[in-house]
Amino acid sequence: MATESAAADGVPEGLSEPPQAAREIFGERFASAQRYAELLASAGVQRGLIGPREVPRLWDRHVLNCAVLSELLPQGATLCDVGSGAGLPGIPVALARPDVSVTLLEPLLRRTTFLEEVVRELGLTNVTVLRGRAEEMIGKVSVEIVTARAVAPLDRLAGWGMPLLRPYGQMLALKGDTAEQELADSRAALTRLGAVEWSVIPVGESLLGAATRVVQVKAGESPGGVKAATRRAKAARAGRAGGRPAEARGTGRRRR
Ligand SMILES: C[S@@+](CC[C@H](N)C(=O)[O-])C[C@H]1O[C@@H](n2cnc3c(N)ncnc32)[C@H](O)[C@@H]1O
Repeated sequence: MATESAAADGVPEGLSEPPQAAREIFGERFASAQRYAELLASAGVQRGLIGPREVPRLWDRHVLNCAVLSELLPQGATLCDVGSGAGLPGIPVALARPDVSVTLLEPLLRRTTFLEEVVRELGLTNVTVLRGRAEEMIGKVSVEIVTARAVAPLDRLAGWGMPLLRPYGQMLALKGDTAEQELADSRAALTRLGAVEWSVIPVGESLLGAATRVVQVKAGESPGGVKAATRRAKAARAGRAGGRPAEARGTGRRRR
């Protein structure tokens, strides 16, 4: 529970004290994680990126619940967080794992503006913010790990995320109680998209008391399937012909 003195010290009203697990997960970057929670609870709420009712449970349900994903990441991995919103799970993962290079992919300007401010304020040198939709990034983003939380049902998410993977990469989707059912419903789509193995992995139980349920989808040699491979090859040819990177191109009309 937030105390009056904490509020007077500049901690946003309603934001709880960080649990002990936060110190263990974030180590040297604990103070940055604390600042991120404060930014979510203040500017994040004011700008409509986080619901006010989420503030008392920001640590458990959002920041730490996302950070424990880092248990599954190989050393020095490249990662794209699709539909990052206010930076979840990408920013907690980047704070917990400075060795991992994180791209926060998000189409809405209001959200990328917030993300850029957070990255600047926290000095996150391992994070890049990229504005756009996942489907526009085939051949432009190529990573070992794609993460996502609360973006789309698994079959649609796989259609967006798998084509961004390198061969033998993996998609990690935070899915909660629907994990098994979504996997069962998505088998055909996953196979078509070049997945060779999938499972539900509980993470973080020893630190948080309750496990975060992660759907892990491993890609084979051609993630995203034949269509994605063709689009990757086209994008590579366009790149060689002097095409500009996605960030530099006009993006047409968008919701803000
Ligand atoms: C419900 S929010 C979840 C945000 C964040 N992942 C979280 O867990 O708090 C879904 C996000 O996905 C983004 N999104 C929707 N369609 C997308 C697409 N095709 N490619 C990338 N992001 C997308 C939205 O702009 C939005 O920020």
